[in-house]
Amino acid sequence: MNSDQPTYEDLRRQALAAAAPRTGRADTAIACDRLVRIFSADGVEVQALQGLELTVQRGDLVALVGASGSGKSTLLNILAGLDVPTAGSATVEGFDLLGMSAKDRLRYRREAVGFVWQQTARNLLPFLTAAQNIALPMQLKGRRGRGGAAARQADRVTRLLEALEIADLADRRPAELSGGQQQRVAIAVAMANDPAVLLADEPTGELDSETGAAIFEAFRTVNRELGATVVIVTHDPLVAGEVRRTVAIRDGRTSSEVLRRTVTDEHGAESVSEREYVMLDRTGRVQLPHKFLEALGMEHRVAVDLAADHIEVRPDTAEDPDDRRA
Ligand SMILES: Nc1ncnc2c1ncn2[C@@H]1O[C@H](COP(=O)(O)OP(=O)(O)OP(=O)(O)O)[C@@H](O)[C@H]1O
Repeated sequence: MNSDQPTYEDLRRQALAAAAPRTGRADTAIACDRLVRIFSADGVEVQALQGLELTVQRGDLVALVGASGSGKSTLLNILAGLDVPTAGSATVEGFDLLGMSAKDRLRYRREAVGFVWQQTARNLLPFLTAAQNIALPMQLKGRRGRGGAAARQADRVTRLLEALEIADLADRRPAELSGGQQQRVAIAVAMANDPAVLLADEPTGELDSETGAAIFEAFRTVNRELGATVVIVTHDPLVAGEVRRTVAIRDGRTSSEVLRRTVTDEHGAESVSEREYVMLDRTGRVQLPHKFLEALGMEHRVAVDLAADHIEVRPDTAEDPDDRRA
């Protein structure tokens, strides 16, 4: 038998490795593996997520972008513990989102994740002041009490008001705050129980661009100073352009990523370098950017060649690549 041929044992090992969930590393905050969510409405099935893969490291600040209907909110609702995926695996800070008991789900939503919605009114109770809104999640968690606990709670409210630069608004009710101020309070509410992960669905969607930029800065503060891993769904190109990592979702799958790095040249001048990546799944499939395929008129079949340190993908001209190089 040819020694290059895989044995039955090799194939079995490969198949088992491909079927097993990817084990999360200690520094992984969010790990989604082949996540599927199917909705059925009036006998029609919609596959909102079709095998989505996403890994977010602790301390990361990630923007999720994608066309309307691509599955962003579906993903965020699953990560928030409000919805359960149909298949796949999803782990956030050690919580298994598919296998949690009802009790763990409640604890997860109260303590492990914070959530900021687009609709400013949905984030806050109208009859409570900003400070009372921020204290409420701590009271619901059961930290209300005498002595030390009450003092710690008051300290946390003060710390959050200061971190989000809204200390002077502590006694105002939501109706007495601007949209941007309401979102700052909403971020403080979401961070009240010191969650490891903060999720936000279009948090700047109802704000003008200047206020939106300031709110985005507030998310950065939370990420940097309070140590939260932050995931923001956004249509806002301004936001997507400012984060280190932007993940694009297309047809219920993560399709590409843009990583940005600040580089300093020999004169000390800083510039931002951008690089686009596509996702490689464990069977070796990649989704090439649509604009690249269009530019070169590639469809159906492409020619691939292995070079020393990369793979070449060319339009299928059915000619021998050696001839072309000659
Ligand atoms: N509860 C539901 N019942 C049936 N279909 C749903 C449900 N929620 C979402 N969908 C469908 O799933 C797909 C993904 O929707 P989702 O809201 O996640 O997209 P999105 O990327 O957040 O869009 P947008 O940017 O417009 O908010 C869409 O086709 C949507 O119609």
